[in-house]
Amino acid sequence: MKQYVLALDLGTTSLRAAIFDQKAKMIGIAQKELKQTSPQPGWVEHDPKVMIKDQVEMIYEVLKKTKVSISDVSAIGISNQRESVVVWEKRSGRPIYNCISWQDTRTSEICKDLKFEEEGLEAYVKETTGLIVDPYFSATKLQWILDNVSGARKKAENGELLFGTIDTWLIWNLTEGESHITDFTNASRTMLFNIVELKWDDELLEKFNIPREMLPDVTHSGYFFGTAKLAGANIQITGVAGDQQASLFGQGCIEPGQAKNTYGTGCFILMNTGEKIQYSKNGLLTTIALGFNGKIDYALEGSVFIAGAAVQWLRDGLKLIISASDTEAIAKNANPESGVYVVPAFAGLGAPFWDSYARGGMFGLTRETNQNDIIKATLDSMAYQTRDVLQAMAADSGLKITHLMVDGGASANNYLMQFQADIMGILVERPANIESTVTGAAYLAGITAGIWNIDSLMNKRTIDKTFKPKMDEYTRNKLYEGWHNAVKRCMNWAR
Ligand SMILES: Nc1ncnc2c1ncn2[C@@H]1O[C@H](COP(=O)(O)OP(=O)(O)O)[C@@H](O)[C@H]1O
Ligand SMILES: O=P(O)(O)OC[C@H](O)CO
Repeated sequence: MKQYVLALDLGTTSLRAAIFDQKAKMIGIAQKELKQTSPQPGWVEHDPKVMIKDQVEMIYEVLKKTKVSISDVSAIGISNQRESVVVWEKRSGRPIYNCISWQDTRTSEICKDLKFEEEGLEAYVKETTGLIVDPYFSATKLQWILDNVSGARKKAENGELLFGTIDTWLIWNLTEGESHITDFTNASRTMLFNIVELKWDDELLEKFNIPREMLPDVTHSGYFFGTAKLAGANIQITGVAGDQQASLFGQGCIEPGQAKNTYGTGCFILMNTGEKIQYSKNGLLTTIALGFNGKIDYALEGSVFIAGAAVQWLRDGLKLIISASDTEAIAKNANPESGVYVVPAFAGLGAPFWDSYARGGMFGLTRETNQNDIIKATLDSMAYQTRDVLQAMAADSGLKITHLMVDGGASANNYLMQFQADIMGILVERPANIESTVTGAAYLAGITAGIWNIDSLMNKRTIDKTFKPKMDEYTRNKLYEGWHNAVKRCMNWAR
């Protein structure tokens, strides 16, 4: 019997299924865009049933593409967009509300009031969860559903409802309701999980008024999560991690000080800090990097909410481009001295500013400004936001970051990667396989299922291209100063 591993990534913009062969080589991938809706400004939702239907469709598509039979798949690994919330009925499996996305800011006021009214809450949240009080995380989204969907709270208290982040929702569906479970990395993004004691935090459950009965079990990222039932086959799910932690692992960042940036819908920069919990003084999050092989590794994280999503806005909103990849040639040919800045604070600003009332803006426009300048400035904004986070990371960790590993859809953009190296003054390394998220999920599942061992996998990483900084220091600093002037003007806009 052949031993293939199926890895799933239920992301924000798109979902994927990939097959890895016995040598841990990805032999095929199927991908589909995931629809989002915005019923009101600042609200972002997905249809949870469509998420499952499309994910399963991609599983069958990749099996067909690679001509792998489902009975030859030995293990499944799952990675997923984090923080997003689904609540469903235990008996029927019917979601009682749409999936509220991590990008959704409807609970900004709840967070603002909590910070104001509950003295010591922010410090307590930081100490126990490593997070800051922000609508980004699951807690207030779950609270909102319980308070706004008719009859929800009562049903939850009666044990009739289940809560899950997207991994949990997917596992529950794949196992036909047998497993209600999550892993440490996903739990660490809910603002309800104590990352020191590794358990749901009773005090926070009380503060956010969340019934304990609706929460999933929590375990290591390499574990037996349940048996998926697909086309008559029973396949064990043996690896689960939030997408950013999966890509940290897939990039081989298993030693303290190693950092990666994933340029997807947002940018997520994570640095492994080993078994030591390091709290940030500079607006970063402390999170669980991985629970694996019996130990917990922690990470510092800078979450940037809008990155590749701004390129989608150029395509779908402004209709300036036909495809995301068009931006590379356009930016290369645009005027490097246009002085135009785009701050894509469409969903507020994440790390290191944490301002859910910030909104986007364009600055430095003149009569000469053309659409190419706007396209270039949109790409540049991803690099500036990454520098903001890396600077905070260096200050927090005391480590000098000399190079950054990159992955995710927008890391394919050579203009962006060169500008990234230039604006930070460090090396940017892009691996040959930029599908680090599914790779990380596959590695977790394959190692746990006993198909591969960690040492041989970590040696497999090959670099496609290293981008070296070419910009002089004066230009770098001048451009970066302009970025900060622009950011300042966007902050607190929607309050
Ligand atoms: N060549 C490119 N240049 C710039 N942005 C790109 C490019 N290719 C894809 N993107 C952007 O990257 C994002 C898709 O990356 P992906 O890693 O699939 O995201 P996610 O995991 O968040 O669904 C989209 O927002 C898209 O606009
Ligand atoms: O779907 P992605 O890849 O943009 O990742 C979303 C993050 O997990 C949100 O924290």
